[in-house]
Amino acid sequence: MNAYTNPLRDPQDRRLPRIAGPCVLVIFGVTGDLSRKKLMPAVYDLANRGLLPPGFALVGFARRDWENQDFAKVVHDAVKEHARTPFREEVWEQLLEGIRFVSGAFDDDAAFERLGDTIRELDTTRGTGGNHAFYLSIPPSGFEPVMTMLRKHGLTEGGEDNWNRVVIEKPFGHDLASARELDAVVSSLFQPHEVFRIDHYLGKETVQNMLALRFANQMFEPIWNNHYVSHVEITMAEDIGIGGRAGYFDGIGIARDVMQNHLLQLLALTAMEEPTSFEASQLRTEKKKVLAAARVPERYDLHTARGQYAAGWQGGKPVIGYLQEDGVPEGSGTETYAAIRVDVDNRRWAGVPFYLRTAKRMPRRVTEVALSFKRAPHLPFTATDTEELGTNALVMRIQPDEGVTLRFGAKVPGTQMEIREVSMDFGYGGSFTESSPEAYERLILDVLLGDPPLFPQQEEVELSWKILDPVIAYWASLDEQPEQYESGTWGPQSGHDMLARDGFSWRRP
Ligand SMILES: NC(=O)C1=CN([C@@H]2O[C@H](COP(=O)(O)OP(=O)(O)OC[C@H]3O[C@@H](n4cnc5c(N)ncnc54)[C@H](OP(=O)(O)O)[C@@H]3O)[C@@H](O)[C@H]2O)C=CC1
Ligand SMILES: O=C1O[C@H](COP(=O)(O)O)[C@@H](O)[C@H](O)[C@H]1O
Repeated sequence: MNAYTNPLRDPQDRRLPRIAGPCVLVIFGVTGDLSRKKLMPAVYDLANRGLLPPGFALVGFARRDWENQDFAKVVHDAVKEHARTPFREEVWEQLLEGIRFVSGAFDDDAAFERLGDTIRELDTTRGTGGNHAFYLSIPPSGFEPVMTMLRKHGLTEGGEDNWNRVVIEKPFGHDLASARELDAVVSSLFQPHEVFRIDHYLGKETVQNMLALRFANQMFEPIWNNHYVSHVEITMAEDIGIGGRAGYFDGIGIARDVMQNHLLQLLALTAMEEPTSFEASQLRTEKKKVLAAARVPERYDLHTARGQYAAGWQGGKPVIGYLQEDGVPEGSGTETYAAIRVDVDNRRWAGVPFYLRTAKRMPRRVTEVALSFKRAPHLPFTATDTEELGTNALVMRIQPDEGVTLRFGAKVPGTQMEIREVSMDFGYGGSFTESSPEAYERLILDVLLGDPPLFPQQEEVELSWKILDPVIAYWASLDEQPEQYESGTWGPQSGHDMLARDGFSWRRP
């Protein structure tokens, strides 16, 4: 059996597997957090699922003074710790043959020459046909220098029969102006179809399922509008703090880190019209229309909130506050909690506020999109009968408990007419035997296949900055620290007040 034959594949599945062709994947920033926890394990999982060809090669680039075998050990350890699929020696052995490491900094010409030699060697020995993907898993400040060096050293010249692609991690820029500047650089070096901007939320199964739920079914779309929906909450809560990532996070803050990309993409998928197909251009057209219609209502003092975690308790253990984290400058004003109200000015959504919140050090890790519905116009019950009737809601549970919940009122068994809120649940574990691939698995495969629908385009990036820039500028203009919130709680009081003013309260997922 070929090591890449896929024992994990469902024999009943008659669809042709999407298998990448021979190529070299170069990861910059290979010693970093993302690479270790997500990218290297995803490469292994793809190999294990039989979706990478035997000619596949992986090159790591970072400043450590490593040999190939040192890097191979790091990949091995990362795979053992974080891969989703079982470890199989024969798959590992085959991957190992194509693993290389190049040591160097972003401004080191000699290192990029060595990188070129390494890639050419792999093109020959692995038969990769001159197909190369360059994954920039590095701090945003490194994007421009690395792309310039790739071009300078002739590493991105595509021909008729081969391809070169660059993968850029989020956030793309730190505001509208810098996103445009970065795009000018990217466009001067690469063709649009060679650029893959990653937003890993779009690679999540449950996020793609939002499209299936909305557009493969008849029953949801008729109520998916301002006649029925009262408000929408999009929550991305993490229980972790910033860990060792102060160098990246401080000065960036959580709004730029995840709201500009992940949360606004979730909003776009929730609010957009049905695309004519799932081709990249159609999907992007619909997302762009929503983002262009979205804005945070003025009076940012009323419709936004920010905070910073203070010391507290997490999982029964004491944890330090943001200002005590390693590498955070004294008195830093970086926010670790952000909440905004977004109004979507179109016929479908006029009058329905979308509330977006995200934070570190919340009580638990949870991402969900919840549509709350208006009360029935008339209730033929007494007030006592419906005391325990809450708001009807449809909750798309993105993670970690993946599924969909429908909340509605039901009669409590007994001789009285008493209505109580109940839930109907769809959970992935109970409904599917297939396991969900990790988001990065799907996205890396799409890069290698040159399949663009799940990658945001520059225009989406710019529209998202347009929504957020005024809010961040407003926060910066306040000469005060973000409100402190105790670690392990649901955020600062101003976040709760923001909803209370509109007559709502945040869900406790
Ligand atoms: N971590 C996460 O959970 C997520 C991260 N991202 C994005 O991924 C990217 C990387 O994040 P993350 O892995 O957390 O960052 P880290 O800070 O953990 O890693 C940064 C990497 O870049 C390398 N690097 C930095 N400067 C240089 C330089 N001058 N020359 C050569 N190499 C350099 C570092 O190498 P060295 O070891 O030599 O310092 C390291 O490998 C960011 O854009 C982030 O926004 C996106 C989603 C999630
Ligand atoms: O983009 C980012 O996302 C991670 C959280 O990703 P998830 O898939 O676990 O929800 C976050 O921790 C990180 O700060 C941010 O850069």
